[in-house]
Amino acid sequence: MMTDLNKLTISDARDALRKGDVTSVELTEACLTAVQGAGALNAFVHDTPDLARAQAQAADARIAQGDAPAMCGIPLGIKDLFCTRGVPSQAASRILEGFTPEYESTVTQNLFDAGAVMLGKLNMDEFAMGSSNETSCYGNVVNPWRRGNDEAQLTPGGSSGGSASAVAADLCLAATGTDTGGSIRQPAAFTGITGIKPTYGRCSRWGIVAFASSLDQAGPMTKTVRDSAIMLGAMCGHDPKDSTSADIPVPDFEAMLNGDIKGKVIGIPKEYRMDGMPDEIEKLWADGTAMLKDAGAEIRDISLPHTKYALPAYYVIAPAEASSNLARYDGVRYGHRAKLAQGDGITEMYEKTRAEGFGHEVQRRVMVGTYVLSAGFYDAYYNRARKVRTLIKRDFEEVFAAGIDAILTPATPSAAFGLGEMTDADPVQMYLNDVFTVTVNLAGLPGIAVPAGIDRQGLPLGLQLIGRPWEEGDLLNTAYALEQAAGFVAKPAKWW
Ligand SMILES: NC(=O)C[C@H](N)C(=O)O
Repeated sequence: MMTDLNKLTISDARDALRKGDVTSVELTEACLTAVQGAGALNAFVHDTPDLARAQAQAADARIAQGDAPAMCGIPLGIKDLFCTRGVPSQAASRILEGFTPEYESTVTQNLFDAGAVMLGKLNMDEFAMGSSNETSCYGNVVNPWRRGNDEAQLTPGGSSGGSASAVAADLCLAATGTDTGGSIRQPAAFTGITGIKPTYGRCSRWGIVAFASSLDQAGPMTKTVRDSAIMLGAMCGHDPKDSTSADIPVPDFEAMLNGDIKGKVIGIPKEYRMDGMPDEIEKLWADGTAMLKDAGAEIRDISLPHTKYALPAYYVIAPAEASSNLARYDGVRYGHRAKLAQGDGITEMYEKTRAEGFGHEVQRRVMVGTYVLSAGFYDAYYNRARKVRTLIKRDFEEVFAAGIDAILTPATPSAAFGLGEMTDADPVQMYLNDVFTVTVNLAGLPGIAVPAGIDRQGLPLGLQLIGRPWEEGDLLNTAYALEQAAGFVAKPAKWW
């Protein structure tokens, strides 16, 4: 009899399901028990055990008939940003209190069509705005990792902090995430798991609560690179309901994993060597470079000259788009509406509802976004940021045209930090977490975070690989080679 079923990877669970060594109902029960026991992580905000059991039974019936796609019977957590039919979907915001969608996001529908099982909805930063999962209306998520024997709790990163924590603590086999400026890759790096943001347009955004529409992308958060390949294949594909979804064939990503990267050219961008970069991050990057070289890749120093403008450009463009997308939350159409005083009119209703419904970080972004889009400042900020975005995209196009196959960088400037450590500081300190990840969103490229080392205090550290557009298969294979070489096997202490 197999034990610790919640600890399985997708690929091992799939093989065991197909062989009849385990059932989806058994896998699902093991995960539900883990979810129940690890409430202190605050990773799940809405459990769906009845739905999970029904989906698991249906998956077992499908497998018995020999119709078993790779995701069939696999228990997942779903980030609260995905609209799920009949299941509360609040984007971790008070303003969406009581919102239960009548429809299913395309990504979750694709997963369910492939037989996946949903255990529940996962915590996140409010509207995906944050890098520590501390802006959620449900409260912060706890990272299952600790610094040595230190009792202090750490953040799992954000915005997909619930997804990262749940996968790292083995509450589910994998989870969905979304990434606007690093929200899959940064929490993956902070929790020792793998997360890929695919090329913009690879996954449909339909039914995912919009933050910054020109940057948002969904992707898998998994225990291994192989699992990311399997799950991404099931999530993506053309969707006529999203005009930015690409009509490009989806290859069998898993079949492309052979670990052979001989002759591949890996670029090391000098602009990512930031002032004051911790020596442990420097070392991780150098070690990762050596691993790829030993695996047969050619290493080349490259320049991406506009990198230093990426973070400011992102923190103009993302709030601008957010201020427009979030205008729909007015107290009339969705969720929360403030109690009104005698004599209040519609303006007071909007103002009070939005003041109560949005948390501070969301309010800050709406204000910044409204400002940079206002008539007098549009050219100085928004238009200039858009031009910078084009230059950043061109930097990448030039290095890829010069023969670079993938780019290696650290995923984050540090290991996971303590809860509360950055929330009291200047918000820019928090934004600096995204310094290595936002370029990828601005350029619409695929990027993957792979756990590759441990710092002195025993915390996981991740490396990022950036690939050519639509070549996720190649990127995953390079990540696979890095994963094999790094041999990261550490796990956090048991949480349930
Ligand atoms: N959504 C993301 O990708 C997270 C990013 N840190 C932000 O706050 O915008």
